[in-house]
Amino acid sequence: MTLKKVNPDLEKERSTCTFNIEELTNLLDTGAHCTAERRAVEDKVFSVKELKDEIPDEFLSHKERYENAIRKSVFLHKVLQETGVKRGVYNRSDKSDFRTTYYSIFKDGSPFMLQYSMFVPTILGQGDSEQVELWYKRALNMEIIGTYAQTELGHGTFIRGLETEAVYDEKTEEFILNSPSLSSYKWWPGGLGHTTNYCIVMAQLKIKGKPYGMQPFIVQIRDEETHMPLPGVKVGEIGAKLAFNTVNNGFLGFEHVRIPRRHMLMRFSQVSKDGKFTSSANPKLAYGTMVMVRVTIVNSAATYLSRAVTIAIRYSAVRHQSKLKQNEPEPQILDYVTQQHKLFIGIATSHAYMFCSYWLWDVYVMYQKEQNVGNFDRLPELHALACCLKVISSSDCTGLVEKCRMSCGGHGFMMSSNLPQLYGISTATCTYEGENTVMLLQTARALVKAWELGSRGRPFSPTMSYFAEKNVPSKWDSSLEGILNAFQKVSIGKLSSSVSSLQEYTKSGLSAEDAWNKASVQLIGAAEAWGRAVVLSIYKSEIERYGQTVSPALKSVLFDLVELYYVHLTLEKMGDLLLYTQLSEKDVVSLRKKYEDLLEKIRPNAIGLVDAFDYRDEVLNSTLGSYDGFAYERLMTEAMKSPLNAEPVNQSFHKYIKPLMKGKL
Ligand SMILES: CCCCCCCCCCCCCCCCCCCCCC(=O)SCCNC(=O)CCNC(=O)[C@H](O)C(C)(C)COP(=O)(O)OP(=O)(O)OC[C@H]1O[C@@H](n2cnc3c(N)ncnc32)[C@H](O)[C@@H]1OP(=O)(O)O
Ligand SMILES: Cc1cc2nc3c(=O)[nH]c(=O)nc-3n(C[C@H](O)[C@H](O)[C@H](O)COP(=O)(O)OP(=O)(O)OC[C@H]3O[C@@H](n4cnc5c(N)ncnc54)[C@H](O)[C@@H]3O)c2cc1C
Repeated sequence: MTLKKVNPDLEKERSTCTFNIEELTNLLDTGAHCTAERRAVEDKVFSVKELKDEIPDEFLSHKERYENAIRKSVFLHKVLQETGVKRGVYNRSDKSDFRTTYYSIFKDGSPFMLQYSMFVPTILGQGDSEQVELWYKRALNMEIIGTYAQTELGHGTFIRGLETEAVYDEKTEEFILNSPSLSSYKWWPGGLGHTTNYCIVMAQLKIKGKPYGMQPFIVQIRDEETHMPLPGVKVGEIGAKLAFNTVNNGFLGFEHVRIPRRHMLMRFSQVSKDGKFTSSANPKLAYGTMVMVRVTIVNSAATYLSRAVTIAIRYSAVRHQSKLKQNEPEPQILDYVTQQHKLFIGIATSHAYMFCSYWLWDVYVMYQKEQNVGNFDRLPELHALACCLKVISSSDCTGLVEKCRMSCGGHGFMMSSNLPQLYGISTATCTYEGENTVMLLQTARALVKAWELGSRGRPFSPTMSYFAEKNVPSKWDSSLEGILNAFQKVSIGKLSSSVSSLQEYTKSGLSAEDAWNKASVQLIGAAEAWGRAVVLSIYKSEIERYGQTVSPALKSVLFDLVELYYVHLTLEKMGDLLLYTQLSEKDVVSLRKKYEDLLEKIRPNAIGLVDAFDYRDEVLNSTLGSYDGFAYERLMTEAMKSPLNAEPVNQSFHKYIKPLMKGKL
């Protein structure tokens, strides 16, 4: 099929763009040099023919898909090594790293995923210098392939309830790892099934019968030559899932497996040869890798959404359906304001979380430096921020990815649109690395504590400083500052009301735990409200900061999106605002008008805005979202790849249908 250069609809859309697309791309990449680096990596990766799929993954069997994913992981590793891309370590400029290319090579994830995202970071974060020296290089060179094995069949959320034991035997200076029950089997770790030969095992340390809490151990599970499971190791894959089907998530059990003493990662806590335990300065430091991954999820969530919204908006510009005006041709579906309402918030939300993710990473790095010199004062705030932003970014972005999928009508249901797969990998972020409700309750715990300490005169940490403000009623103000202030009032109102309920429940005789459980719906509301106030504040302040350096045309578009985000959230959360602020019906009417005006204002820039995410066709992997806009041609080309289309009549006709038709079954 020969394709014309670009669909005229998209050509027209691109001509209406009011800003410099490359300038926005550079901003989103955190610098022109990052854009250049990212493109260089993409050029290299997409020129490797071994990384291309001849048959779409969805037409392969489970086993074939795994084998294909392993083959590609190995080639990708080689290419990335040649390009010098850093893996396992994140920093702000690594935003432009290979994660976008990664998800185009593996629509459903790689079995090596946990090697880079958790195994290596745990060695770096939890190992002492000697252990880092020993394991880091081996892992980076893929001499050993590992994962992070924490979750068990019986417990994922409640880490203190994990059952896998590591009992110290001082005679041999070894730990004995044991899985005492079926529920103690590790369950879920990525790559564990048939890929990894080592793993970080989170297990309950016991010395002379005394428990010392959960600690990280590096454990060899397969022979480095034969890849056979080592004696006493029971390992396999957990089976098919909603997504992540090529990640090879596995199960793992131990029958009294011995490992050397120095295989406990000992940066924070140590066990001496004679079995003396030295505790870390803060026992929660053993949870450090999870905090890091939660921080990075904010960026991942924004990235999934930006890909989905690029596909949906491009498709909406080339799809024509129904009639707006009787005597005119069918309009682009993007001209329907309801379609703009579904999609433009996706662009703004993606910006909001992307800019917040850069800010959060800087906060993480800063607090990490403080912890390195023994200052843990800001750990509670970091933990609360990581939990809460992980939750609201993953839930908002996943909801909007699904909205993008549905906004494409029937074609959004096609695997070749890549929207179902994007939904699958996005919704996983709501569960892994701390289930979202549980993470909100952790946030609430920190907020309630801060509130109570604050009421006794202790200063609030920076992101909670507005708790100190008096909650006096003031006239509604629809400016950005006014809306931010209103959301802070909602946050204060919800938190103070939750604390009052907790106090009332305990006064009425409930234990602290029962009072907490009874008020927990309110508490997660208070946690979410704090997260909203943080995101609104950071998104606005980051754009104000960047606004000073970008061109006036780009600044104006960036602020259109900030306004859209603010007004959209105000209308969404109207109930809360009516309860805790002076918002009136008149204000709502004018905000609705403002929202409609903003959709109209953004409309000519819609394609420019998604083009600025700069996703190549190979990255989007979508029949609906390609740069040239030839969605129907691509849908047909992909349909022809179905193995069923290789022959005009399938054998099942002769075997079953024909006998049925002839009454000879
Ligand atoms: C080469 C080609 C290939 C290239 C490949 C390239 C690949 C790379 C590219 C791919 C791109 C994708 C990248 C991402 C991928 C990610 C994939 C990840 C997959 C998913 C991994 C996982 O899924 S892995 C398991 C995570 N599993 C959890 O997430 C359990 C949650 N469960 C808890 O986390 C605890 O169970 C829970 C609830 C806190 C209670 O813990 P608990 O009972 O011990 O504690 P309590 O509640 O009693 O709290 C007691 C006090 O501790 C405080 N506190 C608690 N935690 C704290 C903390 N962390 N830091 C500080 N303080 C903390 C708290 O605030 C209290 O403070 P206070 O006393 O002052 O109030
Ligand atoms: C795709 C994917 C990849 C994963 N990869 C890994 C990996 O590589 N390594 C690893 O170790 N793990 C991994 N996991 C496991 C993951 O971390 C856990 O599934 C997650 O932490 C949730 O724990 P759970 O499954 O025990 O859920 P549960 O805690 O059983 O949650 C079930 C329900 O109970 C509720 N609930 C539980 N506790 C509370 C509470 N205290 N208060 C109120 N409600 C509560 C939850 O809100 C939820 O509604 C992965 C999971 C997925 C889906």
